[in-house]
Amino acid sequence: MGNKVKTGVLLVNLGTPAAPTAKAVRTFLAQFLHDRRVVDLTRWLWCPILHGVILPFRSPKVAKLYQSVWWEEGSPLMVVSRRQQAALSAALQAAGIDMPVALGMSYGEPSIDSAWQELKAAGVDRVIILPLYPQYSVSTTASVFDSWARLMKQERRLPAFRFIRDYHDNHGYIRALAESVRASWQEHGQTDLLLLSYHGIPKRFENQGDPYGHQCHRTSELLAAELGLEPHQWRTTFQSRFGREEWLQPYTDETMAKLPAEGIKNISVICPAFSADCLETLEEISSENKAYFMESGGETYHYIPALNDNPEHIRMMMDLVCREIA
Ligand SMILES: C=CC1=C(C)c2cc3[nH]c(cc4nc(cc5[nH]c(cc1n2)c(C)c5CCC(=O)O)C(CCC(=O)O)=C4C)c(C)c3C=C
Ligand SMILES: [Fe+2]
Ligand SMILES: [Fe+2]
Repeated sequence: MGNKVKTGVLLVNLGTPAAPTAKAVRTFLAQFLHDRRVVDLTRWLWCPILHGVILPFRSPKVAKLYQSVWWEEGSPLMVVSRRQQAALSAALQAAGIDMPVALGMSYGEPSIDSAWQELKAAGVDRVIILPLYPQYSVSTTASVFDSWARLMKQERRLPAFRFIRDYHDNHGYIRALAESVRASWQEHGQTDLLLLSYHGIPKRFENQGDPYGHQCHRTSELLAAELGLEPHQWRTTFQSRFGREEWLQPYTDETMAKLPAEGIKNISVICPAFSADCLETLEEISSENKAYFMESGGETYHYIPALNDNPEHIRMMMDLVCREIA
């Protein structure tokens, strides 16, 4: 028997504050918003705005929003990510595959560094990096790659590695989304419209070559086809604008306020770019945007949860990982 290379999985997501307090949110935002992949303005211009305005004023405001969605066990994004890690690890084990699974976050704890140290301590010499962003964006996926490359600069012996860039059109992903939609319709009845709301990015990023928007539209088309929807039964929008420049359009909040006047009063909303529920789904979509819709004359509004640790989602992760070692 030859020496068998030990493979490990590095699951990555964005990260979240350690506590729903202004101080912890400030620490998180400071790290996040200093990333040049996220905000690419020249530092002469950006640092005074960030330190003088955004961190002091946004942190206490956003901390209140985090308080409104915080769970007993912690920040939803962290709790769900830990569950995903445990479920993927158990699924691999049940299939007789010896592959440790570590969790690293781009910002805050556990860091990507700590996740790599865990894998290294387990004897891993080949890493499959799975950023849990179905659609590639420079602001998310490329930033994960930067962190990995920075880490590898400190290593003399590099592990072999595979980087899963995106899975926006993966059939297991589309099927898992379709299952969630069907489950919601079964519980509440089918609505006039399925709104697919994705986290936005600045339009400028797309002009500079970021394929994110195109991948979002592709995911929507595939999901609509899987569900057999007619064009008037679904729509794609973009949420979570930040700053003053134009972001990908149409905007979710503006669409919500307009739909009832078009005669669309019953909607289901799904957020396919979020692999785990978080502030942007539980507060912005389930609460803030629901209010825009209802105040404008909407009647029923159902948020369809993220794929989180659904067995279908975990199976999809397992397929993505196993494809890399086949
Ligand atoms: C500053 C610009 C931002 C870009 C570009 C951006 C892209 C982007 N983000 C996600 C996923 C998530 N974002 C989340 C929170 C969040 N995002 C921004 C800003 C940008 N995001 C901020 C400032 C925040 C923090 C909250 C706030 O201050 O409003 C989260 C939730 C984290 C949580 O703790 O729950 C996720 C997830 C994607 C997928 C994306 C581009 C494709
Ligand atoms: Fe700074
Ligand atoms: Fe974001």
